Amino acid sequence: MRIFDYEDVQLIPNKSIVRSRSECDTHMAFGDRTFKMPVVPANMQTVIDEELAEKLAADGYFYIMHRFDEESRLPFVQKMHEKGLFASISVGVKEKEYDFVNTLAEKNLLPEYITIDIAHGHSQSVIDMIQHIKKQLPEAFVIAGNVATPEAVRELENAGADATKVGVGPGKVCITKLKTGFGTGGWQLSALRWCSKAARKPLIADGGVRDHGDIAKSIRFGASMVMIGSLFAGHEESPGKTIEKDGKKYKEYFGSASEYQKGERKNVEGKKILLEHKGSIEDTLTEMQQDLQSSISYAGGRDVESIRKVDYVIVKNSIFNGDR
Ligand SMILES: NC(=O)C1=CN([C@@H]2O[C@H](COP(=O)(O)OP(=O)(O)OC[C@H]3O[C@@H](n4cnc5c(N)ncnc54)[C@H](OP(=O)(O)O)[C@@H]3O)[C@@H](O)[C@H]2O)C=CC1
Ligand SMILES: Nc1nc2c(ncn2[C@@H]2O[C@H](COP(=O)(O)O)[C@@H](O)[C@H]2O)c(=O)[nH]1
Repeated sequence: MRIFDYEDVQLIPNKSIVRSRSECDTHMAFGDRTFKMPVVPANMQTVIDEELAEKLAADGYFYIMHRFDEESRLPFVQKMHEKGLFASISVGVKEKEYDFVNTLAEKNLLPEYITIDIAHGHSQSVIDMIQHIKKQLPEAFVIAGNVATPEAVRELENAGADATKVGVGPGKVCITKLKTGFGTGGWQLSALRWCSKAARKPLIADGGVRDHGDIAKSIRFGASMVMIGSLFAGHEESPGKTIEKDGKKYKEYFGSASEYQKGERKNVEGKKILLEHKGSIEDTLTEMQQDLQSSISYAGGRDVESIRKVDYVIVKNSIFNGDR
């Protein structure tokens, strides 16, 4: 297997078939719906909250609410449906999560998307939860993760997952690779490519995206959706705490397996960092969409699918030409 990551790859342009990048369509179907872009903010407490989830859904973007405010999940589903918006929530795999899924079914509250969000998704506990959700809420689109291998993708798909999420350890606030020695950190893009050989259902590339061009690269190597934390965490709308230091504004961004999330130092696999305040998330989404339109035009197409077959070169660590 060839090993490479985002910074090691450049996609090769094809002749453009559009007169303007504005002709390029960035929409992506995922489940029963089509979204403005194949991009979703990470389901982390410093990346998304209910207010932002509502805004994203209303504006045509995919979102996944995090699972760390357990009690608010049921009223959240209710609220989103009352407003005519889709509900997309996360669950874990502990015993009480089975009760939560049962309660949703009893109350006839059907989230359109449910993400099973644990660190080591290639596990019997995730397979059991997929099967439980599919039994209780058969209409829900189930995303399961996170995984790192084609075997894992195959097993979760066979258990009933509608999509799998690939990426163990490439995240900006992740310390899994340092603490455990395991993961896809440093080779996330080739791990995605490897997994895509086995996948028969959509893949979400999760973690390690540092530049907007990495979205096109994720699509090229098999993703249908790209989950992004650090690029979204530093905005005005981001729920992380705003900090002022030497007259400059920053936003806190911490890992879901950090002590700041867990409230204790047990099995810590995440850290906290400060990100420079980036203004409004709307501006970033607009720029991201324009950059993806440009990617599509370089691919020689009119839609996201046209990126999937472009040629590429591996240029180890050289795409920044010494700029960073
Ligand atoms: N994408 C990534 O690379 C990573 C993401 N995370 C994020 O951190 C959050 C917390 O994750 P997680 O700790 O899994 O969630 P939980 O603390 O909810 O743990 C889920 C369950 O899985 C068990 N578990 C956790 N890790 C392992 C493992 N390596 N092998 C077997 N069982 C395990 C836990 O038991 P016990 O705690 O007793 O072991 C618990 O029963 C999630 O949001 C996750 O996405 C965390 C690390 C890596
Ligand atoms: N190993 C850990 N990974 C984590 C933790 N919290 C979140 N994550 C993963 O990171 C991505 C976001 O990555 P980014 O590079 O875009 O910032 C997120 O979706 C999770 O999969 C953690 O504590 N440890």
